Amino acid sequence: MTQRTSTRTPYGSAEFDSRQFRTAMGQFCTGVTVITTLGPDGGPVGFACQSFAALSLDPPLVLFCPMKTSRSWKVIEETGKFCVNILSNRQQDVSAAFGAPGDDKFANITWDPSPAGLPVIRHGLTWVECDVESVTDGGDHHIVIGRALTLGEVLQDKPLLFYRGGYLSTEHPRVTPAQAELENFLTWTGGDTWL
Ligand SMILES: Cc1cc2nc3c(=O)[nH]c(=O)nc-3n(C[C@H](O)[C@H](O)[C@H](O)COP(=O)(O)OP(=O)(O)OC[C@H]3O[C@@H](n4cnc5c(N)ncnc54)[C@H](O)[C@@H]3O)c2cc1C
Ligand SMILES: NC(=O)c1ccc[n+]([C@@H]2O[C@H](COP(=O)([O-])OP(=O)(O)OC[C@H]3O[C@@H](n4cnc5c(N)ncnc54)[C@H](O)[C@@H]3O)[C@@H](O)[C@H]2O)c1
Repeated sequence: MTQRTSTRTPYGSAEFDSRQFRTAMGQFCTGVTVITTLGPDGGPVGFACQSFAALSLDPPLVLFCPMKTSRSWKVIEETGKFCVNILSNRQQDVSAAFGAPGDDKFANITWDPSPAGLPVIRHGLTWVECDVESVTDGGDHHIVIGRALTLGEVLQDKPLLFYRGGYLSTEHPRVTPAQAELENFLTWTGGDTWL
């Protein structure tokens, strides 16, 4: 049986420290994105971001939370546009490159422009191009809400996962023969030969 531990460490008490908070938050497994934009000087910028979520379907909204000290955020704020690149499990190196301060995070990155010219990093699972809709205070972060404008194609690959401060991969859910048959039926483009 797994042993449970219970600690009461209210914020402000001597026992509460950021390491404890990170350890607790690290139990929540997320995907990894890289949020990019193109600066007014034409240079691409971006940062690794796990605080991303789909927010609303109608209208189609997403959110992400950059640190207030983020230099990438300053550029996104200026341009009012960003692109969310959802990483595949082949892109740990991409996450590492964009997850640490650096002056040229795009040095070894291949990308193509989205319809609005924003960086779409190659081999991601998909991407979403957005306009900044609103910005709310979130402690030492901003909570940025964006309106989705254009969606990229979806690549059939596994996601990159971030869990307990490290990377994980997962298998695709197994497709049962019955599900495969249903999928074939629903996507059949031939004539109605069975009638
Ligand atoms: C898997 C993963 C998920 C992450 N999720 C998030 C997230 O959800 N939100 C988030 O905000 N961050 C997140 N990060 C961290 C973020 O990607 C990094 O902090 C990244 O460097 C931010 O890039 P930036 O361009 O936004 O900011 P940067 O300009 O790189 O600045 C980041 C910090 O470094 C300082 N800094 C900048 N340049 C230097 C320098 N030359 N010397 C010393 N310090 C410097 C800045 O003042 C700032 O405090 C994540 C990282 C990883 C690996
Ligand atoms: N939201 C964020 O700003 C965020 C999220 C993840 C990682 N990071 C940064 O990326 C680097 C690598 O992280 P790690 O491997 O040491 O993992 P870690 O053990 O620091 O992170 C574990 C968990 O704590 C939370 N967290 C960490 N830093 C945070 C921050 N500044 N603000 C809010 N939540 C935070 C996240 O939920 C993360 O999954 C660190 O510098 C970390 O600060 C930042």
